[in-house]
Amino acid sequence: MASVSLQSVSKNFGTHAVIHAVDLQIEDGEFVVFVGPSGCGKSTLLRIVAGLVAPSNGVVAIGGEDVTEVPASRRGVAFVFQSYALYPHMSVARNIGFALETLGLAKDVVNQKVLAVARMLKVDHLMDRRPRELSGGQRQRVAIGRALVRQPEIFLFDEPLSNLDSDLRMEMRLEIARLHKDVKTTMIYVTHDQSEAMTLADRIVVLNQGRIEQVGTPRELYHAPDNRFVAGFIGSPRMNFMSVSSHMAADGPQIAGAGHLILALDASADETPVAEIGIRPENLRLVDQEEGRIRCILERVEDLGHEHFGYCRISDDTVWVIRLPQAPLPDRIGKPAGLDFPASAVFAFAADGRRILSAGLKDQAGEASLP
Ligand SMILES: Nc1ncnc2c1ncn2[C@@H]1O[C@H](COP(=O)(O)OP(=O)(O)OP(=O)(O)O)[C@@H](O)[C@H]1O
Repeated sequence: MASVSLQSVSKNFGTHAVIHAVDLQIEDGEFVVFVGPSGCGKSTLLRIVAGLVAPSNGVVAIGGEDVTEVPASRRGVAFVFQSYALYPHMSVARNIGFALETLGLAKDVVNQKVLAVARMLKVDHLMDRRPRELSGGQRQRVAIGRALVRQPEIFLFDEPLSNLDSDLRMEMRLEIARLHKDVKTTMIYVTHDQSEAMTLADRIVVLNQGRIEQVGTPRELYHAPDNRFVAGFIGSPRMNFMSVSSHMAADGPQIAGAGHLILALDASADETPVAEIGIRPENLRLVDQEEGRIRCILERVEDLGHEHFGYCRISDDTVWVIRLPQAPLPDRIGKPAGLDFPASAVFAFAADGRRILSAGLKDQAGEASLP
């Protein structure tokens, strides 16, 4: 096992800067997930840790040792890719054991190690099959087995489940979580799927355009995002946003937005103007129009069996999603409705996207706009 440290790591491809001075410390045995939208640099950063891509600047250290110039084969890392890249003409057993064979280990030692890994990953009944005779999930297990058998110090996964259907993804996600619990090896895992990140990670690194937006536990990122980007990226369905304007009313400062929204602010709050607010779908309540803080039209309801999502049109360009405890009566669809929420559920953002921690939202906005 080993820690990983990136110090001021940058990468340019020609004139295209892809990673900008990233600093990151990953502890021994941690499961860290890199998430972010397509093209944000997740794979490049992972490949820099692996030694498959050389950084343009900065230092990569593994186990406290500077490995920036050390080739991939001598870094003690094992890589599992999205495409399994198994050897098509070799059996499962040989695919798993091949790296050990090339190291010149005795045949019975190789067999023993391969069997132990195959048992762990539940592919020991498939040892004589060729990759083409396996399902997607079985192939992915063999690919993980091939990495695991080398007893790496660090496991690197690049979107390992993205070729699998959703049931299998869920199953393999559990297997990978179990594997980490069993072997306790440091793992770095790349995905663009925030729910995969939330369920697997000890800590998540949210990347955007080659920069780290925030590093934290899944709970921290969900409940205390540093900025609008992280607030919008973590959580499914995503947070609802609305642009607002600030003004001074007779009884103190207020912010106002679409759907007749008015929220009172504490006069002693942070002076940074609130440019946008965000509320998660589960913190909204569908009420009669006159009882709501926001007026809307309930346009559509999605029935997923165990839960329902309502789509509430607040203005021409603002539709908010609400999680409903039960399906609303069909005659409410297409009709005016209201949305209510506690002020404590509102995230406030400045014009530059930074979250304003003490925006001073008050629960009562004034008698005129609230019951
Ligand atoms: N070898 C390369 N040469 C030039 N540009 C590259 C190279 N590899 C990656 N890039 C560019 O670097 C940026 C980051 O790519 P990277 O693959 O790291 O993103 P990602 O976040 O993993 O994306 P995805 O989720 O789509 O895989 C992209 O704009 C990509 O086009």
